[in-house]
Amino acid sequence: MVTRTVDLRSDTVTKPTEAMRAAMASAEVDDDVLKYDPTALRLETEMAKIMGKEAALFVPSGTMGNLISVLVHCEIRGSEVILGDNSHIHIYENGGIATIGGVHPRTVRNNGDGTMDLDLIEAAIRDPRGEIVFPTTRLICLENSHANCGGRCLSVEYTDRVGDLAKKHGLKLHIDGARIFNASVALGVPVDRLVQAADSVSVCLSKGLGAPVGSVIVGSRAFINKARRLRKTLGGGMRQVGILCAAALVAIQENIVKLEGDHENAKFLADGLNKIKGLQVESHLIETNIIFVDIKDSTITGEKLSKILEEHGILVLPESSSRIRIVLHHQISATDTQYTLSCFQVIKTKTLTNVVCLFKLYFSIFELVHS
Ligand SMILES: Cc1ncc(COP(=O)(O)O)c(C=O)c1O
Ligand SMILES: C[C@@H](O)[C@H](N)C(=O)O
Repeated sequence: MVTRTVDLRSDTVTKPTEAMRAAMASAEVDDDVLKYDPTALRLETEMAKIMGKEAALFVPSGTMGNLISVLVHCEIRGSEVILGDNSHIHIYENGGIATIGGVHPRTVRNNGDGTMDLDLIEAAIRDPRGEIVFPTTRLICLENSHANCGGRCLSVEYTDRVGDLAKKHGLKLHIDGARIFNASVALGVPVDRLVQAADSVSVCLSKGLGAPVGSVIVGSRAFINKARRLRKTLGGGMRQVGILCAAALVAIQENIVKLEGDHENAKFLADGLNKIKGLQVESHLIETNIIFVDIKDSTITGEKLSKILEEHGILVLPESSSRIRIVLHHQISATDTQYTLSCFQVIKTKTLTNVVCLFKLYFSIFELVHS
């Protein structure tokens, strides 16, 4: 019987803390569509200040934050956005920019570190002389940190150079900043400096910051005014949203400082997993809270490994038949991380047939020692 759960599926799985629940219960609220919810206004003011932008807008999800941002920048029919072929916007958002927004995606290969080569970005920009046949490039999107590239961080120098390229061609720059605070902490660069070159950023409150719901878009006042209207069009205008924003304000106060610990836990776990025969982790490349574990042992698949781990309370997501993903967050302790590593070690040192009884033995000893 599992008495301990170590949930490493994602940093989206965190549960609101007692402080967040208390703040939600006592939140001052009003109608946010009418722009009267005081707690939403407080969060938006706070986030605009932190991110160094003129204004901010609370939205229900990161997907909607990216969708609204792209659609505002590309509001003219026939627009095209340049984005990474391994980016969240391109892969995990149901193609919303095209299916809902009519914006044409033009992908550029993501390098392993989450960047796109500047010369390839520039080559992807449509030549205005071909406007009779070409879509019109209006936007470049970056993702920082980059989820599918293992949480790698885009440097401020690289971001500034993409910003300069965008300006040179009269384009806008949007950053999918679902984990921008992870990048800021890992790089040691203040978050407002890291996104200085961007015209808009979508910041997830519900990832490493640990809020139960929501994201915030930041940008110019004119941009946010358009974003607010589009949010309503998409059904994202909510009424007493201060209940959610109150939790987000607690998350900002309490959890940014914990991100470094998440990264340390990720590094510890990655180093340990990489020492296990049959597993391969590029532990030297771990910068934030995401770990991809490649399985080199053909006797076990990603699905099988995640199933065995799940039977003992460790939740991970299989990425493919030979890869699993592990994501650290503030509700995973160093002890949880050590326990997780031990379980992997037990699985990999024994054949699968007798691992279950070993696990039970190990599990009860672990509980005894740690109770
Ligand atoms: C990099 C990135 N961008 C955007 C999103 C979308 O956020 P949400 O799940 O809140 O729609 C995610 C998902 O968690 C993400 O990992
Ligand atoms: C799966 C993906 O959409 C989500 N953003 C995550 O990282 O868990």
